[in-house]
Amino acid sequence: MTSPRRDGDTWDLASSVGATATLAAMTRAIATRDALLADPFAEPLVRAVGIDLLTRLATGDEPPGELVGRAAIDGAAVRTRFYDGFFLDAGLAQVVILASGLDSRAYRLRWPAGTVVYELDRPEVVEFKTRTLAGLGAEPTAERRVVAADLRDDWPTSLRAAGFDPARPTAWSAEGLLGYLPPEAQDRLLDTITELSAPGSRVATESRPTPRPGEEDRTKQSLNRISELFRSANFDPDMAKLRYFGERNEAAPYLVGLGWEVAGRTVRELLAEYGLPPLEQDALRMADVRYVRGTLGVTAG
Ligand SMILES: C[S@@+](CC[C@H](N)C(=O)[O-])C[C@H]1O[C@@H](n2cnc3c(N)ncnc32)[C@H](O)[C@@H]1O
Repeated sequence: MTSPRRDGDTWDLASSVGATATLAAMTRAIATRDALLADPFAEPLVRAVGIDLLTRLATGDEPPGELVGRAAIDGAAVRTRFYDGFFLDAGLAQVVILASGLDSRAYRLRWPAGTVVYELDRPEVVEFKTRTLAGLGAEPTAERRVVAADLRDDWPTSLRAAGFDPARPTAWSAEGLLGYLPPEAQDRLLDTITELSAPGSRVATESRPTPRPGEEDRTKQSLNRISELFRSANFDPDMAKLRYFGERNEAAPYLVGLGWEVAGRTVRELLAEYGLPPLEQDALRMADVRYVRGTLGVTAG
């Protein structure tokens, strides 16, 4: 099979890269049931997407078993708590959540009064979430502005059109996104975030270590094994085909090169910090992923 990824490809929440947003929300629903998180919107959002297996996993009708290992559930808890903490600590009134997927932060965090949260993702994704959460009677906890755009296109124009002001400091997140962008698009994204950032801006993202020789093949094999398990339960995410592999810059040093002061913690460290056990089976080397926060100083940028 040839790669389903190509320039200009599109998706909804049940297909291609969009399904990874539904998978992420499904793990948050399980982590919420396990009291590791409190994301009350994860389960109803997954249910609304309508992929039977993911709905059953999100509601608990299907036990996570082998399909969703402990690493994925604890990993979701760590990741969500890291980004929640990032935004609350940043305390900035202008927030941009890039590739927001089924993230419900604009509806569940206690944002400071006057905060404007821009949520950017493909039109099919942001429109679905807006419609579904409105149908559930959910109210945003900040002023939420939706930006329906593709990060491979001229998204800054769409962001500005929604009211974004580059002269004000911004808290940016790119969560669970970078591997779904071609390497040069990742660099371009970080360049553009920097260009749009006033001094005092903050950014949070993941920084994967450069793979050791042969590691990408092992990652693909692991993703294929996970996809095979899902496939045998009638859902075919074909995860190895959705990511872009090959050489790419590590996000953290790249941000440093752009003038950001960056601090980070590995998943291994964050698990320990949150009192969660170390990852036992970690074929994807998730424990080595670093969640990083950057601050743009007054003289840089
Ligand atoms: C793994 S999901 C993560 C979603 C969300 N950040 C979370 O952590 O739950 C990847 C998200 O990236 C979005 N995405 C990937 N490539 C994109 C692009 N070129 N433009 C806009 N969104 C993109 C997908 O639509 C999807 O919502």
